Amino acid sequence: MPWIQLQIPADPDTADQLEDLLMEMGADAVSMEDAADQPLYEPDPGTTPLWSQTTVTGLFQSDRNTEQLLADIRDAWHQQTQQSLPEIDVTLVEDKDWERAWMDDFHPLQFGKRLWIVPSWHEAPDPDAANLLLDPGLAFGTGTHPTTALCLEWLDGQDVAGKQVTDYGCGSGILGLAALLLGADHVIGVDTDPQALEASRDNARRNGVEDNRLDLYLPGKDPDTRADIMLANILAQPLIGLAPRLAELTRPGGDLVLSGILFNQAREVMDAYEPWFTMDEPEQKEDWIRLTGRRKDG
Ligand SMILES: C[S@@+](CC[C@H](N)C(=O)[O-])C[C@H]1O[C@@H](n2cnc3c(N)ncnc32)[C@H](O)[C@@H]1O
Repeated sequence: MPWIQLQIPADPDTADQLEDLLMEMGADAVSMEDAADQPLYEPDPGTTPLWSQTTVTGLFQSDRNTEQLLADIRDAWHQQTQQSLPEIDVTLVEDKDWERAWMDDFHPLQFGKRLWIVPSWHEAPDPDAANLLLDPGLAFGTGTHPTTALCLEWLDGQDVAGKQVTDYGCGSGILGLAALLLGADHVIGVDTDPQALEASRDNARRNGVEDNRLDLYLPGKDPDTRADIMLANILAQPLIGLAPRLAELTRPGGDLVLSGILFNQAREVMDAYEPWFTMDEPEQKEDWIRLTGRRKDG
């Protein structure tokens, strides 16, 4: 299936904000190319501000209405910044082109003390660490995004030995598989995207994880198993809607870890979860925050 690729020249000071906006607009992947790698972008004479060579790229499913998507992005950007976006370059790209492009930027990354995420085509820098070999394909989750990093850092700091974990919105399987490598007993992964379930299974096998330690489901088909640890890196609005279901799937005393939430959305998400969970103070990385909490009795 081809993808709609949008490339937007960006001001380096607000490029992160533009990346976040594309995620909120439903991009399946977002990346930023640095100024040094590109020819100078020349704005039309007289236009302000003077955009630099930084480019933000977003990848959207090809069944989206491109004109509507562009209009929505422009409106939302104008509302947030009171500025107009420059010309947006639109191309249709094939899966393989996109995979090759971001693979070049994906290197081994360490999270906390014990955990490394290692692209499947790289050597592990520390063979004695918990090394998760990963090939996300088109599923979200390489560890390079702050929302994933916030969850991996939390996991590295926990004693997960013997625990039952749910990874809701599993993408590449990165969070659930990291939990298994750190000693969790069993993981349930759930995702709306069948390609994510496939990528998670492939990554489990790549890491020698036995099939019976990871069960994967589309939402609505997942069992009512209650988790010791509930991980969900999605986005604020779906997380708010999922609060009753995630509460039902977490055992009393169990941990909740939510990510994919922008700083100014934290209060609304906390309010949605507080009927069932005692929530901690948010933890921030760049524009994103992680919420944690413990399931109350009941
Ligand atoms: C931001 S990615 C996170 C992937 C991975 N867990 C990580 O931390 O990098 C969110 C994932 O949630 C899935 N998703 C979106 N809405 C969902 C929903 N309502 N229920 C389950 N999965 C959902 C998407 O398909 C995507 O794979």
